[in-house]
Amino acid sequence: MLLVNNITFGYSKNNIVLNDFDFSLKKGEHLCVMGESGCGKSTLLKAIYGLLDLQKGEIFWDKHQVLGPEFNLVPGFEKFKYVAQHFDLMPYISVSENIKKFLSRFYPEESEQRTQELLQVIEMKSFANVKVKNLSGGQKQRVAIARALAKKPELILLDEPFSQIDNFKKNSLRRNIFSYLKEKNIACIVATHDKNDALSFADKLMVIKENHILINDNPKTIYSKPKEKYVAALFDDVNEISIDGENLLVYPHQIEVVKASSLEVFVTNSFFKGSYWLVEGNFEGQKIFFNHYSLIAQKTMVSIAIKNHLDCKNQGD
Ligand SMILES: Nc1ncnc2c1ncn2[C@@H]1O[C@H](COP(=O)(O)OP(=O)(O)OP(=O)(O)O)[C@@H](O)[C@H]1O
Repeated sequence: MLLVNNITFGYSKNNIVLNDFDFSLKKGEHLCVMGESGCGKSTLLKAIYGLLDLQKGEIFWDKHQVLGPEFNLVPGFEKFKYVAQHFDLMPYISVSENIKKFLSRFYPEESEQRTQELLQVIEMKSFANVKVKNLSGGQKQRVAIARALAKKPELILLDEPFSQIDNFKKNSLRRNIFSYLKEKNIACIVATHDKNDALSFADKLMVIKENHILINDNPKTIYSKPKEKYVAALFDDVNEISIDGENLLVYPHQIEVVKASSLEVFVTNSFFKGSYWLVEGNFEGQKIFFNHYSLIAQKTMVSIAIKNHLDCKNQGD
């Protein structure tokens, strides 16, 4: 079990990035960390891996304390692996040699089998003999993940793991990698901007705001009961609108066009989203977005109904 006990860290005394972070993670559990750019997601991953000297607090993996560079010649806790945003692979050797570098040379058969297994997970079997310098950014990112998994860490820390991978590949890779981690009971912490990492694959979601943990809970609960607009906006173009003096948070899919209602919207724009249109409009002087199955022409008046809205209460109580 990972125990992060009231840790505080800043790159300087006056610039605290992680303020009193306190949480735990069980073996095999997956945690997603989200929050606006610069909120401290990467810093948290680095602190957990043991790359930073904490100002306050302690980190434990079972009974072993994770210590920073002040206490270690080679920073980085041995039971963990960390894949940074700027992964450093060996460019002049092949993909499989990069993975094998982390496996024992004394058991060549086992090492080959493991390499093949990981190439399958990252869907790069056909690139096994290609030199890393000749790969695209997204392909390098996949090799970095495979390399980190080579020695079966007990916890893997992934910083924006799919940021350079196209949508088509991303979805199948995500399924492969996260189910592989579950199968091997490897705990995982992912720093991400992508709601899909959190909603479909994580057991827990942590949202960081202003150097604090704002929430740490089940992703489905957070999605349906976001504490505030900051949280809901991580998932969708959320509306914050006032109706009859009541302030509501509403996702665009929670609004529908109806034949008649007291809520009227003047349509200003529509954006094609593939399976639906995102319609922008003006509702009593407030900008509003809602989903519709077809295009609605500009300057049309439509009536809307709010199917349901987000419950912002009870979160974290
Ligand atoms: N080596 C460093 N020295 C000084 N300040 C740093 C250093 N690394 C990060 N910071 C600062 O710490 C804060 C948190 O940065 P961090 O990279 O952890 O954010 P992040 O949430 O991962 O951002 P992003 O989503 O853009 O990757 C930022 O204000 C950043 O400028």
